[in-house]
Amino acid sequence: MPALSFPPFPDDVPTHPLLVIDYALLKSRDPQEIDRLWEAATKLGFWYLKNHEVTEEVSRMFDLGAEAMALPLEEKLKFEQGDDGTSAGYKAAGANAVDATGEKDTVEFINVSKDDALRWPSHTSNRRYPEPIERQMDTVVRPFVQKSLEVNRTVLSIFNDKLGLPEGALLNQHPMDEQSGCEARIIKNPPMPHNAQKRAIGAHTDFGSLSFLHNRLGGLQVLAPGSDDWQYVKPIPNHAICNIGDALSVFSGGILRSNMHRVLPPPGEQSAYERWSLVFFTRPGNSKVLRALVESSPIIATSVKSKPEKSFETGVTAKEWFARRVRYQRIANRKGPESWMASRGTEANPAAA
Ligand SMILES: O=C(O)CCC(=O)C(=O)O
Ligand SMILES: [Fe+2]
Repeated sequence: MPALSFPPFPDDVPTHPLLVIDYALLKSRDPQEIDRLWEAATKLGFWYLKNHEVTEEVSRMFDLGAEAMALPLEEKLKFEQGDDGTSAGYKAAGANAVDATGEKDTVEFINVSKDDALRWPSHTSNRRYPEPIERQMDTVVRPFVQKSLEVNRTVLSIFNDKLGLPEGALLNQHPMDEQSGCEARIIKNPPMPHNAQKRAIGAHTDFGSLSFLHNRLGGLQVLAPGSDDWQYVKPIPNHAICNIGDALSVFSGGILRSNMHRVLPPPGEQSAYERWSLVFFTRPGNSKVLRALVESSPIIATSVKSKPEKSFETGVTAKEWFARRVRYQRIANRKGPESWMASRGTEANPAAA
């Protein structure tokens, strides 16, 4: 089980404040809270979410993750995600690059597809998962997935209205009954007491629409707009960290910000501890084409016109976008720095897809 007590997050490292958004107020469509969410989502693209009501499910997922990760490496490798751009499954430490030189990442993670979690045992992908995950799919994974979906879909419907889209337009890009890259991810980084700068996950933007992240220890850093310096995001107990990914940035014509972030070992004395994190990623349906929804919203059309240097016509589906990004960050597929470039997202320019 991830350590229940550990040293506090240090107060002498560069830290970026995030707005704290109250999910209870979002649910009741409080106009002021919606304005604060909008500010967070358009300026930085990251915010804390409190009162999300998923705390118990998160804690059970951390326990399950610890049980699954404790299996021998040989066993976990039977469930490896592979090199073809599939995300579901196990990713060993060192399987992904963290930069263009091909330096290796240090995290291992297990991704569970939402479609498998919701339909298990008559799952959709024929993929198998490590035994503890399969055994607790109904009791632990599915409740976490369902509640996370509810939170992210509430946020999507609020963005829909703020973007001036017809009712249901954004949710229609994320149909519940279409297969998608939506997934839960449990991440473990080993203690790194002597290598505080060793990148656990390289700088990236998230591939999908919304990420719902749970951190116990520090290590997550953001590159705030207009800054050249990475700054930590301080974990706050029972507060999720939410962020916008590439797909939502493209759909919105760049109004919603998909911000660069990365993961280092936790700072200060926390570095002597294993770092565990948990994410639920909401991503569009596989067949949805990633492009700005200009015909449906004058607000989005105006934004696209104001950014002539950017292309919001990627020409690819969510499935293709996602597979490309997963595939080219794998060390096994690396030919040179061009492979890293091929794994990039909206920060590089969506037209590069
Ligand atoms: O572990 C974290 O804090 C962030 C993980 C992350 O950025 C990702 O998995 O995309
Ligand atoms: Fe991320």
